[in-house]
This record gives sequence, structure tokens and C-alpha cells, in this order.
Amino acid sequence: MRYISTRGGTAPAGFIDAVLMGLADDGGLLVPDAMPQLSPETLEAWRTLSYTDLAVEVLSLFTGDDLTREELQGLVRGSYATFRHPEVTPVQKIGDNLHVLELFHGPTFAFKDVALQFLGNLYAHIAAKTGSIIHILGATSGDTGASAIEGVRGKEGIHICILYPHGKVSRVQELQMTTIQGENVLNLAIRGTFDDAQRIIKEIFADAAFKREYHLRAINSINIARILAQVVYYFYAYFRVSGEADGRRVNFSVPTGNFGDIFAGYLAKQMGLPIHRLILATNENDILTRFVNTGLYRPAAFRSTHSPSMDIQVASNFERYLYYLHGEKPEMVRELMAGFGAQGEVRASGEVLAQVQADFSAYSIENEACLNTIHGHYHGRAYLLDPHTACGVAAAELGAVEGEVTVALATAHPAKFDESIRLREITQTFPESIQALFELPQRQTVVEATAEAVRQKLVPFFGGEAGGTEAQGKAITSA
Ligand SMILES: Cc1ncc(COP(=O)(O)O)c(C=O)c1O
Ligand SMILES: N[C@@H](CCOP(=O)(O)O)C(=O)O
Repeated sequence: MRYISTRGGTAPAGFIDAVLMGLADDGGLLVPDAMPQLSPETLEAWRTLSYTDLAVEVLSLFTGDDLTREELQGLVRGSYATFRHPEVTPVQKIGDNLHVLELFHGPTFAFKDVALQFLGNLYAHIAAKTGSIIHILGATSGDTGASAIEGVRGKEGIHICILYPHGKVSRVQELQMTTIQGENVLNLAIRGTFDDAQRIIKEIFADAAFKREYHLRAINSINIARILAQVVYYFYAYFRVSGEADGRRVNFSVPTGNFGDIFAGYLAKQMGLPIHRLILATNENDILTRFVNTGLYRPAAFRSTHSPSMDIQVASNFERYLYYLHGEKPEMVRELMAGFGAQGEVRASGEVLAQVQADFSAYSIENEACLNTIHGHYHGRAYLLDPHTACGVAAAELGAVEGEVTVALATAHPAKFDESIRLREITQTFPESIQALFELPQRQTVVEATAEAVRQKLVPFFGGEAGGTEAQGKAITSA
């Protein structure tokens, strides 16, 4: 298996080189050069595998010769041993035709842990085996940052810098990032939105000389390893519900921001998993819903919502979907992305739009509907949804069709978003490890939302000219 750029301008790379490259050197995104195809017999043989055994089977299709089976097994087992649930990602039934796939049993209580525990271990493995220097630069709307820091915490020789929008992440998300005292962690709170943070890191990654000099590596879903690790739980959940579904078709409803999680579902379907519909759920930042329903992909004004991790306008994995939508033609992707850069929009019409609508159903969930869904399930079924999951559940309910079963992805634990939950007068007890964060000192540095301001902090941190607390941020008092 080799990895090629959606824009066609990089030499095919093996799995480890693709992981180290992160963003493709031509500014595109890496994708597998061929999609593994699974026979019904293979699917049947995988049905009863444990999560970790299934992860080894799925990931081995993508790692090629770069990892031996024993190495992959070791990485996978180590990654999921940190989860609090023996099934890793259990499925719960919360309605007659509705299940949730609980993806929040990892160390930071969000679905990001599924891929970032693996990627953290993989980076440590690569560093030990090849001597590569691992300097991670990532952007977060709250969950990826905490999860990535946790994924590399205490790992020899790895430094990590995370950019997040100042004042726009939840209190628990901020605490998870800023209370880590490790000398290898730098948190930069930027005066802007998550889109600014993502734009800045893409700009810095696109500077090939800087990227090379400072050994920059990606942990966002621009890194193909993130997506591949997320493919596994679609298989796992499908096997859990399809028996009980008794011939009914199985859909997945996915709360969406950067288009990474649902793109993993799209890949699972392309590999032969018989997913019927992929339901895309956005909050009021609804660019992706508008694209599916009208064919126009154009950012609108940023809205702060009750599901802040999905407050995203420009979805970084959208380019991967465009690649497949347009028949794996890099020249089409180059043209569309150049058009997006110049006119700020991408359009689909005719047969192409029909294909989009065959691939996805899409719903945008407004703030009130999100809170009503939390309220309804809490009082009706004694199940507390986090606001992102609530968007997925609300979309599943809006798109419900007789004879179909839907699995909504539960992407975070409600304790991470207590500010939203409390708006419906619901009181929750925090898990101990979250409660403990409120007692810890915090460190962060606030910077302007420009690539230049960020570079000025990165150079001493990654370049080693200034270490210690100076480089890692100032102490801040709890708000
Ligand atoms: C809790 C939560 N749910 C859903 C999403 C959306 O996932 P994606 O960005 O992969 O579409 C995110 C982050 O974007 C998130 O943090
Ligand atoms: N919701 C994400 C946004 C970044 O997405 P990623 O999947 O590309 O890392 C977050 O919590 O940071």
C-alpha cells in the first residue's frame, strides 16, 4: 500500500513516510493508492473479533510492510489498554431503531482518543526505530488537542504544540490541555477561531523548508493514520447491531466538523462494509449540510454553538472526499481547490451532486434542537448525551426511515460540555479524573492569530534555544 496526494504532486509514500509527512508536500492530503476490498466471507470472519483484534485486521490492510504484524499488535494493544471499557467502543441501544456508539471511554473522554492513542504510540515507535525527531504541531477546537497531548505524554523525545481558539473551548477542554505540566508541551491560545488555527497550521506545514528544519508532524485528521484508526469502529459497531437488526439496513449518523470521522465511515463503506446511509450532522456551522443539500460549499459567518468542537467552517478532510467524488482525478482536485482559494467556494451540480446525495444525507441541528434532544433523552431514557452526540442523534431522528436502524456516534462524554448541559437544568457528576483537573494550576500563552506570531513561539520551543517554562507558557489563574 502506498499513499498519494489528492493533488497528485508527491511521490507515492509508504505508511510510515505518509504518517511523518502529515499534510502532503504539495499541499494536498494523502490517500491510499488503492482501496482494499473485503469479501462477504472476510466480513463474516471478522464479526466476532474483539476490538483490538479487529483493529489489527483493518489496520494491517493499510500499513503494508512498514510494520510487522507483531509490531502492529503491540501498538494496538497498548493503545486500547488505556480505555476504561473492556469493549473499547461499546454500542448502547437508546431507542427502538437507534443505537449510540460510545467513543468516549478513552483517557480524555472524546472519540479522538481512539486514533490518537494509536498515533501517539506509533510516533514513539517510529522515533525509537528510525531516530526521526517528532515535533508535533496541531490545531484544536478542544478535543484533538487534549487527546494528542495525552497520546504523547511522557514519551521520550516528542514535543507537542497545540493551537486552540482562546475563550472558545469548554472549561474542561481548556483544563485538560493547560494543566499538563510536561516540559514537552506548549499550548498557544490564539485570538481567533478554530478555522484561524487550522489555517495557520496548514500555512506553516505548507512551508516545506520550515517543516523540514523543525521536523513538524501532524496529529490532526490531515494525517491519514487518524482516519484509518477511525475506520475500525464502523466495522465494530456494524457487527454489533447488524445481527439484531434482523435484515433491516444499518445507517450511521455522524456529528461532523472537520469531516474526518464521517470520511472514515465513507472509507469503511468503500471497502465493502454494507452501510446503508451515512447521515451527516452539523450544528449551526452548517457548510457541509448546505453542500450536501444544495451543492454549494461556501463558508458562512462563524457561530458559537452549544457543540463548540464542531464550530468549524472549513472542513479539512473535504478535499479527500472531493478526490473520490471526482473519480480519483488529482487535476480536478487541483482545479477545485484553486477555485476555492480564489472564489471561496466549490460547487457540485448535476450527476456530481446526485452522487453526493447518494453518499450522504445531511441535517443541520440548531442550538435549541440540540438542547431539546439532550433533555428528551435524559428524561425519557435516562441517557445523557453530550451536545455533539445530540446533533448526531437529532439528525438520526430527523432522517429515520421505517425498516432502518441507525447508529449515532457518541463522540464525547457529557462532562466535557457541562456549560451546555446545565442550560437544560441537568446536573451531572463528573468522573473523578475530570473533577481533579479543577484543582490543578494552568499554563498557556495567548497569541495573535497569525502564522508569524505562532512561528515566533515555535522556533524556541522546537529549536531548543529556550526551554522550560518561558517557552511553555505563562501560569494563568483559573477563571
Ligand atoms: C466531540 C466532537 N464531536 C464531533 C466532532 C466532529 O468530528 P470531525 O471533525 O471528524 O468531523 C468533533 C471535532 O471535530 C468533536 O470534538
Ligand atoms: N473537533 C476537532 C477539530 C480538529 O479536528 P481533527 O479531527 O482534524 O483533529 C477538535 O476537537 O480539535
